[in-house]
Amino acid sequence: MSNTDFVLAIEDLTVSFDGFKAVDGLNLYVDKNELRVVIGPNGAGKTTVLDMICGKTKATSGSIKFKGMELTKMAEHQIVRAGVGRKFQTPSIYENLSVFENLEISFPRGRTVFGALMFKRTADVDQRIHEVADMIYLSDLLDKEAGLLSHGQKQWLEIGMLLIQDPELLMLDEPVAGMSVREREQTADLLNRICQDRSVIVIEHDMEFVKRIAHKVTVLHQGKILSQGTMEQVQSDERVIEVYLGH
Ligand SMILES: Nc1ncnc2c1ncn2[C@@H]1O[C@H](COP(=O)(O)OP(=O)(O)OP(=O)(O)O)[C@@H](O)[C@H]1O
Repeated sequence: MSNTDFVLAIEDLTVSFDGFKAVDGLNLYVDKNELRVVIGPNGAGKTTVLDMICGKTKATSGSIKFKGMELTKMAEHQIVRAGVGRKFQTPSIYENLSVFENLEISFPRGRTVFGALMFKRTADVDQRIHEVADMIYLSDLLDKEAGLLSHGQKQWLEIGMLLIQDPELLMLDEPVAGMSVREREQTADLLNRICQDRSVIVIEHDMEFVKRIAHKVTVLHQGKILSQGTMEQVQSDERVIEVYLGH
């Protein structure tokens, strides 16, 4: 199989910070419609890998191919336009705008000059906003000011703001941190639906949640892959228990 058969093919990826290799010769391949979870102890390099995929951190060496495009040579905004969406841990929603307006402003056409509030609302934009709001459990709250949503609902709204851009690869850093048990279950259902038509990479520490969503789990340790496979496989891997799960 050539590496263009994967949505994402990372090969021999390394980044050094003052000589310290936070990611060290990483190879990682993600399939179409795959939901991959990356786990590992603090400082393993998980966030740094996502930072390199979205262009926030430049690789020292190696390759990141997304649908055959070399991302290491592209700027952050070009990577977004190519179809890679990234959600950070803290929600970056517009608190003073309604749920509807937050989704509208994220629609690709309005992305440039803050123009989403000005451009004529077309039926297809409207329909897409309603579809996404339905997916993220906010269809009854479209008129609510985003700042008044619960913590979990804010996280879902931010996922919705990414979905409205229709990325082929969506990356989420600890999406259920601070959520209630019920919100975690709903987020698992949401991610299982999201990956039906795109690939998803999730960094997560909550193993109950990982079990519910992961197609495959990659365990990072000191910038390298320690283990990889199904949740059952990595859970029973002695090395993983020693450095991570046993703690
Ligand atoms: N810009 C940077 N400059 C220097 N060191 C950095 C930089 N970014 C990350 N590091 C270091 O690289 C290592 C990996 O960090 P990273 O945040 O990727 O780990 P992580 O696996 O996401 O951990 P956590 O679970 O705590 O979020 C850490 O030792 C961190 O201090």
